[in-house]
Amino acid sequence: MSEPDPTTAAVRDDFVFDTRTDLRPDQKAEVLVEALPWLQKFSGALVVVKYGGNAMIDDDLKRAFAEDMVFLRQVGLRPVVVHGGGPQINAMLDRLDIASEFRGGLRVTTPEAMDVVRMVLTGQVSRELVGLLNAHGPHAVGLSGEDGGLFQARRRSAVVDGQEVDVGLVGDVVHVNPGAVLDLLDSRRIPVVSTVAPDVDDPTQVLNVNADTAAAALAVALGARKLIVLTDVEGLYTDWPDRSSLVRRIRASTLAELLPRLDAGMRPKMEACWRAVEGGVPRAHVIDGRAPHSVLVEVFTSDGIGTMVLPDVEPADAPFTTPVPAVAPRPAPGA
Ligand SMILES: Nc1ncnc2c1ncn2[C@@H]1O[C@H](COP(=O)(O)OP(=O)(O)O)[C@@H](O)[C@H]1O
Ligand SMILES: CC(=O)N[C@@H](CCC(=O)OP(=O)(O)O)C(=O)O
Repeated sequence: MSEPDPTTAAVRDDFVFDTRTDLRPDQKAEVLVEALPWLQKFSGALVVVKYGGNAMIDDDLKRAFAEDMVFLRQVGLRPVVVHGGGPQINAMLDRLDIASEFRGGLRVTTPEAMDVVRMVLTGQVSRELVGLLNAHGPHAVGLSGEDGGLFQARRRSAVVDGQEVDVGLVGDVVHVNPGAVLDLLDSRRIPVVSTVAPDVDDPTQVLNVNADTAAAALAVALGARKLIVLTDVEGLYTDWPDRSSLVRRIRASTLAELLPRLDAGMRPKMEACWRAVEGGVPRAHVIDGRAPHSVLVEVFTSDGIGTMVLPDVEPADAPFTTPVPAVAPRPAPGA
């Protein structure tokens, strides 16, 4: 045995104590045991994860995200990743000196900008993500809405101050053919989806689709058990930026009432969660991608993390009722 690193380990007799975390062995065991009912409940579950925001810029968070996806797959879930890339598209448009603006949360997409969107999403962001996942084994395969006829989109406008505004080559997914994704899942791959899609009215044209809304459409079409949307904030605040208004759980009808009052950044995410739940996805979550391994915390702990959207009425045969925790819930800090 090599000499222990004095900064990370303390030696007593023949034991090596890991001092890198402040968890005692019994606390580590508690974390693992807490995961047991959730591992059982979600065995085989298809989970769509929308990856974007800050978690996609920081290298450590990127690696942690890749570990989470491989972890999910390894313990028998079927993760499908849908990625964004707004900041990366902005950077490339800047480099190429192409002007770009957002109207009502959507990028005004000229034909010139569309070429850049497609190139960055499919040729840069997807490649990097597939590479990070495949550092753990040959798991991930990238595809876009153009591959295998996955998505068809229709041009849409934005609404700004109650007025319809033309945003160019921007679409909403109107049809999903999930065969290509299901084939990959059947061969135990992790599909990584970029959200450019052919125009249903002119299939030679591709459209730029907001990744949150595309993830919701895909989650519905796949009959996913969960949609998880990563972002750069703790969750939904009903009264942004009042930090005391963070919502842990919200029913679909309550969210529908709130949607028109939300700011442009949060609205597509919450609308995506609402659409997913209305479309039969039992749970949709907005979670903080700045917290390392937030997906694992969401899926495998009793308290979860972020904001959870639930249907107004649970189906009678709901496979997602809360399992009896294997350990008693931990008391709140300070309780
Ligand atoms: N009601 C709200 N709850 C939470 N965040 C909000 C709210 N309204 C506006 N925001 C802002 O929206 C941002 C998330 O949107 P955006 O930056 O588009 O995310 P992403 O880059 O993850 O796609 C948050 O960082 C926050 O600043
Ligand atoms: C129409 C529209 O706005 N499309 C987005 C697509 C990428 C995306 O949604 O990325 P994030 O999830 O990182 O925001 C864009 O061009 O930025």
